[in-house]
Amino acid sequence: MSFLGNLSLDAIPFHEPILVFTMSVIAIAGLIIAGLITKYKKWGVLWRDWITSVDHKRLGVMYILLALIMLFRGFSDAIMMRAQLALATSGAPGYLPPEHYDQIFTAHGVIMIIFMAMPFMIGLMNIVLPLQVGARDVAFPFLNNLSFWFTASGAILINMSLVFGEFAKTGWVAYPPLSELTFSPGVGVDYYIWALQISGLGTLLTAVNFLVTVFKMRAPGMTLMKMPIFTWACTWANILIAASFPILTAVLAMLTLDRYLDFHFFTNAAGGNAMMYINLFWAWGHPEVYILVLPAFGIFSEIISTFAGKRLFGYKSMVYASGAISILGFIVWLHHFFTMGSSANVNAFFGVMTMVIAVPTGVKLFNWLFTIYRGRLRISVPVLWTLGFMITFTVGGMTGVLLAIPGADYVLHNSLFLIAHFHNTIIGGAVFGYLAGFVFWFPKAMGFKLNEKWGKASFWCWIIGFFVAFMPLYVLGFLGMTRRLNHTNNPDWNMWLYIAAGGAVIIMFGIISQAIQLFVSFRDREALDDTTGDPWNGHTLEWATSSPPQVYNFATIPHVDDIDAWTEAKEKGQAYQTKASYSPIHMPKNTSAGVLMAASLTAFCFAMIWHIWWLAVVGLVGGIAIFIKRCYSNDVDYYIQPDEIARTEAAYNSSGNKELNA
Ligand code: HEA
Ligand code: HEM
Ligand SMILES: [Cu+2]
Repeated sequence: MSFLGNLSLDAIPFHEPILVFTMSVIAIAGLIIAGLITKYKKWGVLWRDWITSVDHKRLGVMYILLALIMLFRGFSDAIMMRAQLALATSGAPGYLPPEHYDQIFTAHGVIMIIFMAMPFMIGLMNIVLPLQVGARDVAFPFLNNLSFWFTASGAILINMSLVFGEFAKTGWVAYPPLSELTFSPGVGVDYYIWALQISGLGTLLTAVNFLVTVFKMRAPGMTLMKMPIFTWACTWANILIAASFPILTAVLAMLTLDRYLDFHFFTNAAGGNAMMYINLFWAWGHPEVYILVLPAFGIFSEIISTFAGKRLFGYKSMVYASGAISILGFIVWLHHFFTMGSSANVNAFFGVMTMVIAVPTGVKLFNWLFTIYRGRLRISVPVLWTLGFMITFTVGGMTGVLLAIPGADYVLHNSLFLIAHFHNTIIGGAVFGYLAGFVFWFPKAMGFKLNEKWGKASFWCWIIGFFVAFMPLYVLGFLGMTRRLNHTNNPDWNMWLYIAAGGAVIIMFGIISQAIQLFVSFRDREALDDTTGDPWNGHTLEWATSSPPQVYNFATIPHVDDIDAWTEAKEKGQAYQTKASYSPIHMPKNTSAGVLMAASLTAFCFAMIWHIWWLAVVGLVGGIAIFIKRCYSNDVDYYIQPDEIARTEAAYNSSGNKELNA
């Protein structure tokens, strides 16, 4: 065993032209960005105001930036797969050899779910939730920063696998025995284990943080049943995270013990059982898909009621429906392995329970329709995403119900029908929701609106591209094509594979439009400036502050008597009032402890992957030491004095919302 464990120059894939190209692009882009930061002397700002920030709004922005970068990475993988399957027909080998292709679909699945969708959702929650409940920050601001860096650590590790070694070839579910050392002797599965483990810890801490925030820090008067609907949706998702992520932590720990210390949790030898893994994985994995989609449902609720100019129809039934989905979501996991030997009765129970979820989901859809009914819906970009979602997600949900019939699932399990089902719900439900929320809350976080024209272009490319790319997969599923194929040899499938590849290209134009939208909006930010803090005539408290809000969010904590607290304040003429005097505001100080601790633990994970034991000890001890030091630090907070608040508020009131005050 050498100084660098198993790591050597051979681990860098110089023989793979595609990877060498990718590495060069990343290196050049990295150098350009570093050069620009140096040229404009922004390193200090970056460190002081962002990397070490404990402000939930800035952390939210960083989460979303991470999600957008990972969307780019995950989509690059996707389009490479679609290109491979369009080229490798009739027995042709295509351009991606199997061992590379297998890493790509695994990385695509993991990146899209864990490092794109989750950070996007958590980013929006960070920006919006504390504002919606009228709080000055989350309950544990330092922990919030730490959670972000744990998530980023996982993303860094998974991207390091591009350069050093390889990624898992097991699919995103990493079932044993394939993921055991015997069948996956390389470092791929180890990257998988440590990237998921550290980011999962970050997610769990976030859920605890936001649950405490919601239960302990709501503005006076805001009872639970007066909480904004997005906050409720996130709260259900956080309950799901708190209940399910520990299962992921445990199952990954067991796989770690199997791989590193020759335990036998999941091998038939010495009394282990692979089904144990499969049960535990889905006991986390199924709730996970509702963790992704429930906050998106909340976003649609906010958007539909805001742009219909009405109160949300059936607020209470929305809250209870989300609760029902959350609870039911915990007793359906077995539908992912109907074909793996359970009795007919067990399958029937899990099948029926799965179908029951269609009921509360249907309640939600009808509530959204009733909210539109007799309202005057303003067709803006967020509304387009919402309408697109309502159509697309219904299709995906229906095919889910079809899969929930065990008999049908025997035919369709692991076929492209399944792949079509879940892209249909994840893209049509979760991703459309986040993109809607992105446009909706962008002005709040950044202070200016996004360009409408490019926003619309992006929406139309995404939705058309989605149907062109994924409807053929339903057909292919019925024609018998299974998932994770590297090449095909059935001429009947060719046409559908070509169409699907075309669809992915249309989605690519959607993503390009989004990049252009960001660019032109930033260029025209003066014209798009949101001076009012309330660009859409919103209902809830996040619109009661400036865009972007001050660090302390609210100079005086509002009192709440209604679900639509901000609508009520506007109607009663209580909005935009400058107070005569303020009390000092207690705020948390920024700290480098989070990023340093995460960096140290990233080194620990990397060392574990490569068996560099001395570095593992240094990384782990370093991480714990930084944490202990932070626990004993008294330099963690400060007060903003009333005169400073008065100055800030007066400046905002005179420049910002002056039209409204007049
Ligand atoms: C956001 C993600 C998301 C969501 C919301 C869902 C929602 C649902 N899913 Fe899906 N699913 C996934 C993501 C998701 N799924 C993923 C990632 C996988 C596979 C992973 C893998 O193997 O790699 C999967 C796999 C999967 C399977 C396993 C299939 C197999 O492996 O062979 C099954 C089987 O029952 C299933 C069922 C359902 C059902 C019934 C719903 C329901 O919640 C849908 C409810 C919604 C509606 C029904 C539409 C709206 C309702 C109405 C308009 C009311 C009227 C309708 C009726 C009365 C029917 N899903
Ligand atoms: C944006 C357009 C997208 C395209 C074109 C696309 C394409 C694909 C393709 C071709 C596969 C492999 C299918 C097979 O096994 O044959 C796949 C798998 C998968 N995708 Fe996507 N995808 C997209 C977006 C997403 C998003 C947004 C998510 C999740 C948030 C996602 C999650 C997954 C998962 C979990 C798998 C399964 C991986 C595995 O088999 O282990 N995809 N996708
Ligand atoms: Cu499921």
